[in-house]
Amino acid sequence: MTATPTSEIRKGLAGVVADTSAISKVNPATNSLLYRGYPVQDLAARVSFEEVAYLLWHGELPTAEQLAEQTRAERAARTLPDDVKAAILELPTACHPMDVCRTAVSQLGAHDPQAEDSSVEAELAKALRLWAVMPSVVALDQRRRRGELGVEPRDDLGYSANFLWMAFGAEPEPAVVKAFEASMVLYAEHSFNASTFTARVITSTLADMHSAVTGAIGALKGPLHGGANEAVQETFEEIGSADRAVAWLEDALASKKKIMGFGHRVYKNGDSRVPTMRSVLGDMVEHYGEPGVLDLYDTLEQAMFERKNIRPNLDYPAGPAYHLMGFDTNIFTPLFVASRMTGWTAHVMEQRAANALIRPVCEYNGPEQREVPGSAR
Ligand SMILES: CC(=O)SCCNC(=O)CCNC(=O)[C@H](O)C(C)(C)COP(=O)(O)OP(=O)(O)OC[C@H]1O[C@@H](n2cnc3c(N)ncnc32)[C@H](O)[C@@H]1OP(=O)(O)O
Ligand SMILES: O=C([O-])CC(=O)C(=O)O
Repeated sequence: MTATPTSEIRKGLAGVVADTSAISKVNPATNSLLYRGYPVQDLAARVSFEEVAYLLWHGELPTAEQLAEQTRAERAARTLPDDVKAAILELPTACHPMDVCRTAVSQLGAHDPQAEDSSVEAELAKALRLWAVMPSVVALDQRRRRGELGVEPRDDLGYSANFLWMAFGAEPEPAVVKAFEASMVLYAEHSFNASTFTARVITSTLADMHSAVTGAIGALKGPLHGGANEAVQETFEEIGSADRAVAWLEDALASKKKIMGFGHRVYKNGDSRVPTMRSVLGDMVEHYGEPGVLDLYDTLEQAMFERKNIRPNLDYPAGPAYHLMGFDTNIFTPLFVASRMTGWTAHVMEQRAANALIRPVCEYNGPEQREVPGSAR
């Protein structure tokens, strides 16, 4: 028997204001996104991902000295400890690369001498180390799956150029670095999304930063969240070309399929980041001479809008852009991890600074109290 709820149930916590945050502002009314007050599209156009990381953690863009100090620390922390590297190489290649990220972060926590130190200085240092080392995890994983040897980081390259260098073992082209860098900026932070909220829930128990990030990676893996960028690429490969998009969509909608890369819990009239990432995809299409990708992109977007009035989210342009850059599809969500590491860790610090245990209540709808069968022992 199902009891009638006596209080309002907000399934999925939709529309629930759970706390305040000064890190980013998502405004669905204006389709805008601010990081610490700065429009994300302007940050993507004018500053580096390293500057955005600093901004998210400290609240202000860095001075030249502050950036130089952070850069020095980041470049010094890019290399994986030998046993974490060895553990990655031993994981089955049948597992998803997100499992590798999750396992690596958990293991890095066990190695971190400051793991249990939650002072502001230690938390900032751990955030920086986690962010700095993620390209080594993701690139090594892609390479081992391709049967290639790992590539050591280069400390003469910025974050994005080094990431591409480690992933592909070749000097990255400036146009590709620029596109990848923009994607890192756009993916960095998005308020109380499911993975960030997971990190805050874990932090609220006063657990350590690595535990919070490990949980966040698990939450990001699902196709309703970060996993959608991979699913978009799979959709594009299944459809094949623009002339097949409308028929494919009609079939998919008739069988009640969710179309990956479309829709959003907060934005109902378009994701603030899509125009910038669509332009980045356009640059990659031109760079690699693959106009068919954009034809398919635009045709599916238009058809989805006409049939469902639903617009794309950031994962829709990001998936095919990462494909054109040469990443394997199952590495796309780990790329999101590397970027969102900045936002997650900023939220961990914000949660800890004004903590309250996150513990909602539910309306019980199971059986009423009843007797346990059998006689007393
Ligand atoms: C970076 C990111 O994490 S962005 C999100 C990435 N995720 C995806 O792209 C997965 C595909 N999208 C979705 O599943 C959803 O739009 C979500 C999970 C992102 C948001 O979901 P919610 O806010 O819970 O909206 P909900 O799922 O209730 O959708 C409302 C209506 O729109 C429909 N709808 C929403 N998104 C889609 C979609 N992608 N394809 C088809 N229908 C959709 C739903 O079926 C529902 O229709 P109904 O009212 O007739 O039942
Ligand atoms: O905000 C959300 O629910 C999902 C999202 O777009 C993100 O995390 O970037």
